[in-house]
Amino acid sequence: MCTLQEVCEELCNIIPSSKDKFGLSIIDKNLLGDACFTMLDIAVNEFFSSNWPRCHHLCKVLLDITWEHLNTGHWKDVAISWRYTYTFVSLLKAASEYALYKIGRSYALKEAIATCDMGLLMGAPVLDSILTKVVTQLQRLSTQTTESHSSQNIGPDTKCSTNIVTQLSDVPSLTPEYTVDVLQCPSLQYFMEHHVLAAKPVVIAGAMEHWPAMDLKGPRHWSLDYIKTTAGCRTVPIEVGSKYTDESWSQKLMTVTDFINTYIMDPNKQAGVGYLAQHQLFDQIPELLEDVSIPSYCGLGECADVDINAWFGPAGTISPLHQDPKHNFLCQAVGEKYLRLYDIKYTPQLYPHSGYLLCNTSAVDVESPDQDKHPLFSAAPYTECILKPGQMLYLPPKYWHYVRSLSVSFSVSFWWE
Ligand SMILES: O=C(O)CCC(=O)C(=O)O
Ligand SMILES: [Fe+2]
Repeated sequence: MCTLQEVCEELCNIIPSSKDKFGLSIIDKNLLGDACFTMLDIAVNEFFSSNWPRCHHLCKVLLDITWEHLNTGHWKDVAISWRYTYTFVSLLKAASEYALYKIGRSYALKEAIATCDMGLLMGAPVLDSILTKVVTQLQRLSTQTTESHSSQNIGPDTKCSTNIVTQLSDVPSLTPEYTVDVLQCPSLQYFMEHHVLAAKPVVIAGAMEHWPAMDLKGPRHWSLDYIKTTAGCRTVPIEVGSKYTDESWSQKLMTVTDFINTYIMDPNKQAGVGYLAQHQLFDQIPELLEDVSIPSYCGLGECADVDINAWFGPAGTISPLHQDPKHNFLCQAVGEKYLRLYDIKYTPQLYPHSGYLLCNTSAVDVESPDQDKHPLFSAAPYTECILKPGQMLYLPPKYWHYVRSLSVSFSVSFWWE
């Protein structure tokens, strides 16, 4: 029988070489229970004995059991040991799929990649973020395989044809007195005094020109081809429905390529509006981090912790009026978005939902308010803007914002404290 080293040479530098280096001790055995922990222990033994079909089978059973625990009660109350378990089992399953793929016994690379992504989405990092390393390597191997098999390599000249079409639709007319100021690369000190300390939003232009994602002629420009090549086979969460406060709103997991084909390219919008919203895509695919740059204004140059989220979708995505706890730079890389902003002092006129989960979201339909239900809303003063590619909007903590995309759009938000 082949050993892991022989079959999975490409993963050997990443995956521990023996069971004792596997680090299962971070899992609380009592919490998992004897039966479950023993099954996990056997799966690891089978893996290191190169019995991949058996390991794979046990992993499927274990993932089902763990899934139940991850989906019971509130996410924040799920014990971390269940999330560690989900990660370990996803790692074993993905590596077994890769081994079985290598010896020609079913499974494709894309299945191993999808297994890793599920682990990344639902689990908690173990062994120095091993799943991110494994999936990055699998994706590299997958790209090499596709490139060597494909007669239609994506070269620079085929790229233009799939630059993202950003035709605008339903563009609102702005009232000049209400529009947010636009500044061309202000100094840090000016930004600090007039916007951070004054808690006043501002649009900054000219500060994203060095982003590889924005460089039309560069190899990392965010065309659809580029996004498909870099992220196409990766599984991401998609919000389906016009806005998250609607009854019919749901979330599903799909690959970036399926998302683009179904929700970005289909002009008839038969599938409704799909939105890759508030997703930590740059943690999942660190390669994409090279395409963007943390604004130097974040943390006023001394960047502390920054949460980076991707917002990628067609025209017509709506983020209802809401507030977030941190400072934010919403950076527009592709397409345009309409934003309506309300100062925190007008909160009583914005009708926040009652209840813990939605208390930071207004019940008002901003562009078509119901005068009877929300009579105070229309008198609430606001500012607004259309954010264009290359512009970033600064939002102070808790500043209310409503966002509607006017075209296919890709924004990156940077939340900082
Ligand atoms: O772009 C959007 O749809 C919403 C962005 C947002 O709410 C944020 O960055 O906090
Ligand atoms: Fe927000």
